[in-house]
Amino acid sequence: MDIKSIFVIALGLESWWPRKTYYHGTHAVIVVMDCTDRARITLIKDQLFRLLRHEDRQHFVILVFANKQDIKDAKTLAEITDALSLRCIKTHDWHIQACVHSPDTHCTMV
Ligand SMILES: Nc1nc2c(ncn2[C@@H]2O[C@H](COP(=O)(O)OP(=O)(O)OP(=O)(O)O)[C@@H](O)[C@H]2O)c(=O)[nH]1
Repeated sequence: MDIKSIFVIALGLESWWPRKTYYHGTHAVIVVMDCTDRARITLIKDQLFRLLRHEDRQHFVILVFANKQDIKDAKTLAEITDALSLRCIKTHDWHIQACVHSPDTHCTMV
């Protein structure tokens, strides 16, 4: 796949969504989850499903980075998969990847 455009979900970004030029032609959506932040999971799920419902965004793939997996009370991959209802997504390919960010390595897959 020739990926030309990636859309990253971050809290607060929804104010940009009405601007069609911002996401037009998006090929991949990356969701970066803070797995220790239980309060925001529902909000992120809502944002993701809002994107999925949008008629202009039919052909992107979804990559969820489950970050902060080194922290003891972080939600596991299975818990994040359930909390985001990823298995309900039948119209788009998706993948969830555990990772840890550190200033030295920037991002380590675990
Ligand atoms: N242990 C650990 N710390 C991390 C990881 N990723 C980020 N941090 C640290 O967590 C702190 C907050 O970083 P983030 O959660 O990315 O910051 P943020 O999303 O802008 O902050 P909030 O919006 O307030 O949650 C920083 O000190 C980061 O270095 C990780 O995978 N593991």
